[in-house]
Amino acid sequence: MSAGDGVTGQWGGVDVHFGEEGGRLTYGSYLRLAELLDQQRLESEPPAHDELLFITIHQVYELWFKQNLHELTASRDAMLAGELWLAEHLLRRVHTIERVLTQQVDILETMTPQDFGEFRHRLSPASGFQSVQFREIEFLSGAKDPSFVRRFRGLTDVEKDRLRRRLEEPTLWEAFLDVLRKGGFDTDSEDSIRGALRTVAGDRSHYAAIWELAEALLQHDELAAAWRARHVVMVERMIGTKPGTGGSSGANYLRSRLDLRYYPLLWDLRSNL
Ligand code: HEM
Ligand SMILES: N[C@@H](CC(=O)c1ccccc1NC=O)C(=O)O
Repeated sequence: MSAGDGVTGQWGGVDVHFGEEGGRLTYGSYLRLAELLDQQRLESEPPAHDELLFITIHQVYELWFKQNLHELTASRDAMLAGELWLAEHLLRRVHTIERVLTQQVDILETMTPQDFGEFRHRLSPASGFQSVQFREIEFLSGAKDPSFVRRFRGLTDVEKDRLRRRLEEPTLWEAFLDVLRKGGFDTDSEDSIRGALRTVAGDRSHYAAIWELAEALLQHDELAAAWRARHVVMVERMIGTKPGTGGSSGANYLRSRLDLRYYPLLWDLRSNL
């Protein structure tokens, strides 16, 4: 076989030549692996062994954040278009990715505090606090907080624009209220929304699509809370009560974020069922 030949074999008695379609696209060129695999640049000198793991984990997070923003945006738009089955289908994919994101913490915890200490001092003032996509997910999900845009240091204009756009566009919760209105419910006040949710929960056979969508939103909220809880315990294991590289009090600040819920009315509903 000469260089450039595809793999030759038999498939159901037919000769096949994998990798020759058009002769241009390869695994590596399609996935842009040369570029992707060249993005891990260590700050430590001499290189700390565990810094590659630290960078890789964060880059994988950001790739999944990008995917989740893609799915959550489409789910929001499906709700606004009245396609409830699609909105729910996409949210279920988001749940699966969110479970992986929480499990990934296990990999990072194979790094000891001593080994983290070899390069941690080089990271300041950078921190996960500056993850634009993480904040975009929070805003899109329903927890819009313009103060984060002000508190961000070192945002590029493109990043600022992305966050401002997320602050302006409808959230998943607003899209869900639109679903309720199209289902004939009044959503003008918090009390009327509570009433609508109780009616839906009390007659699931009639409001099956809306109920399942509400459950999928609650699951998204619960999985986000599970990540925050997992992250703060890992932080205590890694740096104890030290302040964070981002300038916060560290684990104390993160504990103050544990009660955040995207959909408090869906949680309140539980007390009244
Ligand atoms: C050794 C592992 C880690 C440690 C010790 C750590 C520590 C911290 C600390 C102390 C903060 C508070 C901000 C500050 O630095 O002052 C923070 C925030 C944050 N970290 Fe981490 N982190 C770790 C890994 C990760 C990973 C893998 C991610 C995934 C992207 C992540 C995402 C975030 C996010 C999004 C915030 C902001 C949370 C919020 O404002 O609610 N961190 N982290
Ligand atoms: N904030 C962490 C450092 C850290 O974990 C970090 C540093 C730079 C980029 C992302 C990070 N991940 C999460 O905060 C610390 O205080 O140790």
